[in-house]
Parts: sequence; C-alpha cells; structure tokens
Amino acid sequence: MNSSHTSDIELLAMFLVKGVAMELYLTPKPGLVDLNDCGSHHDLSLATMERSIHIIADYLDQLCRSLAAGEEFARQAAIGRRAEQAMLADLGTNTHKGYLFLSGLLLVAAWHAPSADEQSFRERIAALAGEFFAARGEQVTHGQQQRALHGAGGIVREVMNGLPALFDEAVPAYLAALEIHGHPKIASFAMLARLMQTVDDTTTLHRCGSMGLSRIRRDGRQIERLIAMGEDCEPFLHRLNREYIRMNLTMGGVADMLGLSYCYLLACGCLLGFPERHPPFERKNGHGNPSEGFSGAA
Ligand SMILES: Nc1ncnc2c1ncn2[C@@H]1O[C@H](COP(=O)(O)OP(=O)(O)OP(=O)(O)O)[C@@H](O)[C@H]1O
Repeated sequence: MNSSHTSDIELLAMFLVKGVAMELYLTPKPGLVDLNDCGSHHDLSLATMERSIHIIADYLDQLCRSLAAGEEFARQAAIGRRAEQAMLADLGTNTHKGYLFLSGLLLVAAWHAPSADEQSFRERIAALAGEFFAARGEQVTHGQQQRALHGAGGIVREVMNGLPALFDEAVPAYLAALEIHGHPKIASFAMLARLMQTVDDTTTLHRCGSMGLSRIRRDGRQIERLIAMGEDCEPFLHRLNREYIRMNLTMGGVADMLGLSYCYLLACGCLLGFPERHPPFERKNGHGNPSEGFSGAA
C-alpha cells in the first residue's frame, strides 16, 4: 500500500481521536459526561473519559499498523475486542465501548474504500459490519437485550445501514446550522439535537425504556426550535441535564454518533478554526458539502 494512503489513514485516526474529545468537551450535554458533571453516569468522570480516549488512540494506532501490514479484517476485529476488554479492565466500566467499535469500523472501511465517493464508503461500512456480525454471533449485552425487547436497531442497525445518523442527519444538520448562524457551538448543538431525534439509542432504552426514547426525541425537537428562533439553547440544556440525572436517563449512543460526526466533519475540512491541511475526505464544492468519500483509496 502506498505511503500516502498510510498517512491518510493515520490522519483519519487522529481525527477520530479529536472527534471523541470534541464530543466529551461539548458542554452542556444532558445526561452525559461533560466539563460540568458526569450526567447520569455515576461510574464515569471527565478524567476517566480522558483516560479512555488515550486507550482509543492506542487502539487506532494498532489498527493503522495492522492495515498497513496488509492483515485481514479478522485480525482487526480481534484487536478491537482486545481493546474493548482492556478499556473495561483498566477503567472498570464501559467508557467508550460504542465509540471504540464505531471508530475501528470506520477506519477499516476507509482503508478499503474502493473509490473516493461517500456512497461507496457507506457501502463499505455496511459490508464490513455484516461481515463482522456474521462472524461474531450473538452476545448477551444491554444492547442485545433492548434489540430483542423493543425491536430496537441500536448500534448494529446503524452500522449495517451505513451510518445514516451520521451522513443523512448529523453532518447536514451541522453544516446547515453553521451556514445560518456562523457559530460552531450553535452548529454543534444543532447536530446534537438532530441526533437526539434520530438515533435509536439502546442505552436510553436500557435506562428508561421507550418513554425515555420519546422524551429525548421531544427534547431534540425543542432544542432545534430554540436554535431556529435564534434563542440561546444552553439554559434549556442545563435544565434537561438536571431532569435527566433525576430520571437516570442517558443517550450514550447519541454521544458516540456525535463524536464520529465530528471526526467526519474534521476529515472533510468542514470544521472552522482548524489549520488548513489536505483533508482525507474531499468536499465537492467547497461549501462544506462532503459529498466525496475517502480520497486516499489505493
Ligand atoms: N460523554 C459521554 N458520557 C457518557 N457516555 C458516553 C459519552 N460518550 C459516549 N458514551 C457512550 O455511552 C456508553 C455508556 O452508556 P451506558 O453507561 O448506558 O452503557 P452501559 O455501561 O452498557 O450501561 P450501564 O452503565 O447502565 O450499566 C459508553 O459505553 C459510550 O459508548
């Protein structure tokens, strides 16, 4: 594999680490760990999540080396499982279980993306997900229980469908809000609001059932309305955080997809304030329309 492809994938790995850090530090985030508090996660803290991000960085570095060495997907899946176990053993809880899986899958898919367009990239993600779950079989997890109980899609359907919450919801919501309001933090809250309305989050179902999911969808619509009216949505977010903590309500899947969406926006060169560099994902018309896929394909 040529060295430029390897350096592209290392750049993407860096954006994946930056994306999950941007998600962690976005504040306020109702029910989730952020700069203010641990939300509805009494087993998590800002410091624990920061340590977890270092584990993710090491994991992605191992994946890059495995991909550059031409190893097969089963090897990368094994590296992922080992990283997930290390995360739980080191930190005593599932700090970034979902994001660890999503980031690994996206990196492997980008490496094998057959051409530089988004549709092919999405198809590659879906194909790899199918291969992964066929080989893995069923695991007894909170997510699996919610998929059985509620017919929820969770992370499995999200990746099997090629990450619609990222490509069709979060990224367009961020870019539209940035175009209108010109402020990255407002655009971030618009992206969070859209994910709250669209992610079929098994951590929400596990905590508060379908009532919890309806509540988060309703609150996502309200945040979107406040932003559309030009209102400051942060007081409402602070109020939601207090209510979600009282309800033990969370949205871990929304958070995972938020981090992955930040990564993709970084990789497309869409985030303001980041030094100009050749983004691994090309944008077609320069107006933040990431319609091109991974340009590093061999
Ligand atoms: N900032 C964040 N705060 C909390 N969770 C996050 C954050 N970012 C991502 N997550 C995701 O949410 C998951 C935590 O959700 P949750 O704690 O409900 O899962 P769980 O550990 O399976 O369930 P429980 O803690 O109820 O036993 C993490 O594994 C991670 O993937």
